[in-house]
Amino acid sequence: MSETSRPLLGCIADDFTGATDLANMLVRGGMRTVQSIGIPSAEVAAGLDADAIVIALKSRTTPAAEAVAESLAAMQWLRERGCEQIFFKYCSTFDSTPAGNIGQVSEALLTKLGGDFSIACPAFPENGRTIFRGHLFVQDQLLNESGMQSHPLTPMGDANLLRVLDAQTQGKVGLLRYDTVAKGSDAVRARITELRAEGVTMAIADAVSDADLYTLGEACADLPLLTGGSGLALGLPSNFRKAGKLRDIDAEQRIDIPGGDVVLAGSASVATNGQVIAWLEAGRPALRIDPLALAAGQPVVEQAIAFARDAGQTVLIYATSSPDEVKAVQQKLGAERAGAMVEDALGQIAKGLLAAGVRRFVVAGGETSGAVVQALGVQLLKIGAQIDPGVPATVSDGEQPLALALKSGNFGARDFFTKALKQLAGEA
Ligand SMILES: Nc1ncnc2c1ncn2[C@@H]1O[C@H](COP(=O)(O)OP(=O)(O)O)[C@@H](O)[C@H]1O
Ligand SMILES: O=C(O)[C@@H](O)C(=O)COP(=O)(O)O
Repeated sequence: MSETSRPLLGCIADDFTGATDLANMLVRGGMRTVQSIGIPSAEVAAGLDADAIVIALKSRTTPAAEAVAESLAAMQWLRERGCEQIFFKYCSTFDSTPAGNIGQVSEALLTKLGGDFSIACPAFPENGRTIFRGHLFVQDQLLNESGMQSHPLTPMGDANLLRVLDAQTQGKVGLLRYDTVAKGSDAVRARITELRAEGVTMAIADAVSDADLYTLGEACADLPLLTGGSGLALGLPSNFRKAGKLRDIDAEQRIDIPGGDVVLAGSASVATNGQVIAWLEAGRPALRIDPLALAAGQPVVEQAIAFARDAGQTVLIYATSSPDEVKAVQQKLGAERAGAMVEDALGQIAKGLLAAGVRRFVVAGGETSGAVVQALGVQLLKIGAQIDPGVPATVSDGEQPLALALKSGNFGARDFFTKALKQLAGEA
């Protein structure tokens, strides 16, 4: 337990899978961490006792002004609660559009905190995301050749993060280069002083290894705001530990929830496509949601609920499709409308299955997870053991706990669904 009942680190995540990814990292570092769906209600807040609080927003693709307002409100709540440092978590593939929201939200948080400098570092080497000379790689490919150029909502057409961030910010964007990071935290601190003197307010930080992320975490211990992927959080628990504010305890929740289970996939990302194919190849029951049938008003939700209820075994319900199929649907319905309809349908299916006794949900996709968790009425998640890098098992708080695995579209091995189902049932 920390010496004080006040949380140390306050985090704002721009989507729900991103929030569990960050919470997972902090728990692995020994911080007792909870994830709240939106700003905690007074009732939820009263029972909170954690070293880190992650507020999950669904703001990645909302208009920038809305994302800024929601993020500022979340930060105010975290600051009132006593958090010493604020972490803005976005995607390790820097998911955003030229219209935002990473830059706008970062600048607004920084201004409100009275800060004049922060870093932006989405690197997550354990999942193949590295940054070199300001360019983001996914495994061996530049971001814009990694499959992310075809994302349904936030297609990433440029791997140069300085350029991407510059389009979303008013202040000056700089680079904290790999060779400085390699020299250690004193060199990084010295470079930050120089960057500040040059008028830079946000610097893209190179990181090609976990060691770089530990260096950055240590060097940025005194910055009021950090922004990045979950990898940047690697070094933060040890900052608090060194300051005598954190004691080593087992921060992980045990998860073993009885009841039915289901897999819901609304991600069209490369990894999820592979996981759906693996499920189908194993001959396991699955039903595909057709966005055009939804748009035509067909009873898709009811059919899916009946299919899952009558199958007598765990089913996968998915909208996951190839980039070409997604494009064809988007041309007919519009990207936003198609996305919202699929998300809403999967949320309604989750709600229907909850009523039918399902208590364990494996969900693929960040926006999809947002829709499902909101439809299930979940308010607070406790974090269990990691299933695959970036994805922990979680359990919801409340009278009727649910076990959830909220998977980022591009995370997880091919057998993720099977592995996650086992872990949520307490069998792994
Ligand atoms: N077949 C499809 N056609 C059009 N949009 C789709 C299709 N399948 C999923 N989508 C939408 O694509 C978006 C995927 O986003 P998300 O759930 O965040 O996945 P990821 O984690 O891979 O980014 C969602 O809005 C989802 O509703
Ligand atoms: O940082 C990451 O890659 C993830 O934590 C994340 O944000 C996932 O976003 P989605 O791919 O939209 O699920």
